[in-house]
Amino acid sequence: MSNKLRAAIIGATGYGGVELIRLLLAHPNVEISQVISSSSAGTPIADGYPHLNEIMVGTLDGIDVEQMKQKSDVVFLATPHGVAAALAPKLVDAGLKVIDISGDFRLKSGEVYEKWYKHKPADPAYVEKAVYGLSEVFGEEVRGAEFISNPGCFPTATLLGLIPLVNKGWADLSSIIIDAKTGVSGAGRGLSLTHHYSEINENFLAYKVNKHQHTPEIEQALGRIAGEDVVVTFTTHLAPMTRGILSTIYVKLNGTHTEDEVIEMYRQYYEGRRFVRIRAQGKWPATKEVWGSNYCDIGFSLDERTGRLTIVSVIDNVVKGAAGQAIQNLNLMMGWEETTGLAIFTPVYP
Ligand SMILES: NC(=O)C1=CN([C@@H]2O[C@H](COP(=O)(O)OP(=O)(O)OC[C@H]3O[C@@H](n4cnc5c(N)ncnc54)[C@H](OP(=O)(O)O)[C@@H]3O)[C@@H](O)[C@H]2O)C=CC1
Ligand SMILES: CC(=O)N[C@@H](CCC(=O)OP(=O)(O)O)C(=O)O
Repeated sequence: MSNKLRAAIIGATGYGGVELIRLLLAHPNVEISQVISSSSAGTPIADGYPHLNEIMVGTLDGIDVEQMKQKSDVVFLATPHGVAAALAPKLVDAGLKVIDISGDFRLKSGEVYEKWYKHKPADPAYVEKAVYGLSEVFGEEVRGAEFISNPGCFPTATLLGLIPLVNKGWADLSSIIIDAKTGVSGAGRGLSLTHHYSEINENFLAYKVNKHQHTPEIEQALGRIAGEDVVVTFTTHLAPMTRGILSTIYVKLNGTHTEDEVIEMYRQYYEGRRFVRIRAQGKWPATKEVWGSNYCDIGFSLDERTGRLTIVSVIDNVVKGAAGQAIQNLNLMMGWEETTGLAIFTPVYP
């Protein structure tokens, strides 16, 4: 019998789920024990994803907590908002390790969750239990945790780009503007008019302006670091590409600091954290430079005329923004090296 950790994926037929399959197939300590679907139980996963033919010969199971308890040790939830709120507590109570990549357990206030997500919030006792898995920042809490709430894709890129500055007290907290762009896969595999080829090809648009559900998540994490309430202006844009997030952050500095000092401070903050790469002066990261990998690359420019720092942070939304970060969290939960099974994914170029 294999002594690998047995992983189940609920929502395996979606983009987050199928990316978990791709990455977990390369993980030396994990075997995929179940791929689970609420709508296609009994059919092979490769029916919907022919690229998995002869690579992943799995048949989809239905959602059955007792069965998961028998067949799996850890469950990834890659389901639409609202599903994990009801399901994750049952999995936690069954003694399973749980990693939720939806937004259901990220916000500590049920009222704030309901306002931004328009869903009924999860039981507060379980929201309290869920550890926010931004591991480069809150890694000590992630180590050994049993229940992880994986950060959102935009918050991952944005927070990794901002937190060292806020932590150091160098950011004027009243001045933060975040201008973020995403590829279409961020919206999942479901069909919609906005994501229809002829609507998004040769197009570029802002959406959910001042209404994006990731706004309170960014504010909550920055508030924890700053020790005071922080509000931000956050605008999301849809770009005609499949994968990638590029978050451009504008912030005024407190005090006088040079660009070199900023870069050195970020390098120290992320020292030893393999997946965050700080660019040298004048070197801007692009989404293609992290495509298919778990890296977050960050570049800077300080405008001495305005006293404003521009930070550009890029990730692959499906990897570092979802499945890759979830596996990084699993590694820390299990006491493994955080790069296990992930470092082999060099960005795909061109
Ligand atoms: N795509 C991305 O870049 C990112 C996504 N996320 C989050 O991850 C989650 C999944 O996103 P994504 O994979 O893109 O979405 P998809 O729409 O591609 O997939 C979601 C899957 O959930 C399953 N599902 C739908 N309804 C239910 C239900 N009632 N109960 C159980 N399962 C259900 C569906 O599979 P089936 O019908 O087979 O059950 C579907 O394939 C979302 O919460 C999303 O916000 C987070 C970060 C980044
Ligand atoms: C293109 C697109 O629509 N992207 C989604 C990204 C949200 C997402 O992926 O979900 P989480 O909230 O779980 O991170 C959006 O902007 O709502």
